[in-house]
Amino acid sequence: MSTRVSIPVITVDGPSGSGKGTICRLLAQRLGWHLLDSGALYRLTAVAARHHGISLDDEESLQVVAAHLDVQFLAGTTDDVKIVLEGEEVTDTIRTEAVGADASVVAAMAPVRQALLQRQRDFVAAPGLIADGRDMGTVIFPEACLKVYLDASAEERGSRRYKQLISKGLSASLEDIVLDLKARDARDMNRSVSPLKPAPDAVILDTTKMTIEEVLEVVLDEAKHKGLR
Ligand SMILES: Nc1ncnc2c1ncn2[C@@H]1O[C@H](COP(=O)(O)OP(=O)(O)OP(=O)(O)O)[C@@H](O)[C@H]1O
Ligand SMILES: Nc1ccn([C@H]2C[C@H](O)[C@@H](COP(=O)(O)O)O2)c(=O)n1
Repeated sequence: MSTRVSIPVITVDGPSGSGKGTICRLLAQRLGWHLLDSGALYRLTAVAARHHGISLDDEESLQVVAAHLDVQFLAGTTDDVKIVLEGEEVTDTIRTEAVGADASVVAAMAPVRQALLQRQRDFVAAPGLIADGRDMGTVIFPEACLKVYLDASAEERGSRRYKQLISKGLSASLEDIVLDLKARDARDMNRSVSPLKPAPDAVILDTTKMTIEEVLEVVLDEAKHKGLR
């Protein structure tokens, strides 16, 4: 494995809406580390496939799309990364619920995951990496210094997503969101390759009744115990 072991990695895995992205961005800001949003790579693969008229059951073509993703993450702050796919800005496009559902389908394919594996490991850079995903602690960075698994009830995650969409001026049905989250959980947890699950050495946090600040403090404390800050 070609992970650069001397550079520290903190992995944050968990189901959709558990707060991974939020906590990872805050951690990256507080520690001054780099950030890998691995879900974006699966979302980009799904969007690129749609652009090229490739069906989401065509594993062979999807593997080629994933292996040759022409993507740039144009960094501003960790809160303000512009994503450009094949020359077109897709920062907002890839965040829709429809693209999330497509991403969950392509992410279940072993050849797609294999095609994205080294690209994810290449994000490791000094002084450290915060890696957000589903298999960061189990498959991509098994030697990470700290592994966190965030969880929350489907109802709480649905309510968070609902508020997020409403705040963006989008219409949404809470009931549909919870149903969609449960379907996505089932796909992500029951697939045969790299299923979503906590690494055996992960710190598991049920954030259902925790604020973002409380979650961040617990994770920063864990990092402190590991001598990472
Ligand atoms: N502990 C929390 N309490 C309340 N709201 C939260 C908490 N954590 C995150 N949120 C909010 O929930 C929404 C979803 O969070 P976020 O996008 O970080 O989840 P995620 O796990 O990265 O989801 P996905 O995997 O689908 O990208 C955001 O609006 C965020 O502000
Ligand atoms: N390491 C990862 C990251 C993401 N996925 C899948 C799971 C989701 O259904 C989809 C989109 O992820 P999100 O942006 O919502 O975090 O991609 C995965 O299988 N492995």
